[in-house]
Amino acid sequence: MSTFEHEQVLIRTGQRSGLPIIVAVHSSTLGQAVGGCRVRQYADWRDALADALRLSAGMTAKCAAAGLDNGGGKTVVALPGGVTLTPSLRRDVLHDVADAAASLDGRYATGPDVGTTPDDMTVIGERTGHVLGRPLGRGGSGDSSGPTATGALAALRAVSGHLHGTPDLAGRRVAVVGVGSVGERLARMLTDEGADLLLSDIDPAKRALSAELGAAWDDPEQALTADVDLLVPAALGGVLTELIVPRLRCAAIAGPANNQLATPEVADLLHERGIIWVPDYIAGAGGVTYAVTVELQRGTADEGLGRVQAIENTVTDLLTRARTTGTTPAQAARELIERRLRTAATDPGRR
Ligand SMILES: NC(=O)c1ccc[n+]([C@@H]2O[C@H](COP(=O)([O-])OP(=O)(O)OC[C@H]3O[C@@H](n4cnc5c(N)ncnc54)[C@H](O)[C@@H]3O)[C@@H](O)[C@H]2O)c1
Repeated sequence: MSTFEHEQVLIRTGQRSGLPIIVAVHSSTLGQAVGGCRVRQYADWRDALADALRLSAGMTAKCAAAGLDNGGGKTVVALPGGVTLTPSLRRDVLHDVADAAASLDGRYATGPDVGTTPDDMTVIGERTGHVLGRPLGRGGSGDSSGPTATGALAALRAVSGHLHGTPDLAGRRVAVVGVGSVGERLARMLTDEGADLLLSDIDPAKRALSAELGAAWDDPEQALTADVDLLVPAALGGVLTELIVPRLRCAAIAGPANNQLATPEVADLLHERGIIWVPDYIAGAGGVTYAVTVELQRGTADEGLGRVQAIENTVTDLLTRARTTGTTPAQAARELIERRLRTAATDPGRR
């Protein structure tokens, strides 16, 4: 039997919406658990529960590795097939989520995720203060994709420093796969840095961006296996599979897409091929780092940005540790996370 490692899981039928509302608090060892609210269709509510368990554990890792004094949580609302969210049902769902978060007495704060927006967080904020990611001017820090892109750029600079002795990205060949909210911002930043860019997306309309930035364009399959210095997954998860690893021609991979590895073993396969993989929960931590610093810790925008840029130091330390101990960056990250959690559990004053 596998071990139940979550602190608390709340499952209830929403009083207004009648829909399954699931809030998983994986860990509050480092502080208040944070993690977004996902609203999407599931074939079975138990699949939504599995998602909440997995994603909340991922948030614990993300916060711990980013040096935040926060734990991991997640809300998932399981929409049955055929149910569409009318504006009034959406409002009911959001108020049900707010009440579920409020019932945890500050142990957990929610935020935007797949299927929810910063405006939805304003609606949740009508019933609880335990919410992050409201729009600017409405008590929140606004769209997280800018800070997420800044954090991913910091990770790429660290990789460049590790490989070439300088974080300067001018002239480095970089493939960005997925140019949505985060990928587009990152592509613009990389252009400003003077990188030699290849862009890709399943949406052909995004090709206009490559023309605007003077970047090359290819379909996602080709871009993933392009001969580049840095590969940046910025679309969906699961792109790094056992089948694709032998075909990769990049020196390193670092990007914001969540859950890039199809299986954990892919990290070892990449290591065997000499390809550096920066764990996604570190390269993609800019958004949560900024929101927590500005909204929960009441820091200034500059302080938030400074902490996001510090992802460069985190990745540099991680790659150095991995190199000196002969392990993978993923293993080095796991050890860093376990050390932080152990220290906080035994000596809460030394988080
Ligand atoms: N938005 C944030 O602040 C944030 C924070 C942390 C992590 N992330 C992660 O970063 C990734 C991108 O987030 P986003 O907010 O930019 O999403 P988005 O939906 O705005 O953009 C995703 C882009 O990827 C494209 N795409 C989808 N499937 C593709 C495929 N197979 N190949 C190539 N392109 C494909 C889409 O057409 C779209 O342009 C996601 O994995 C997300 O979970 C986002």
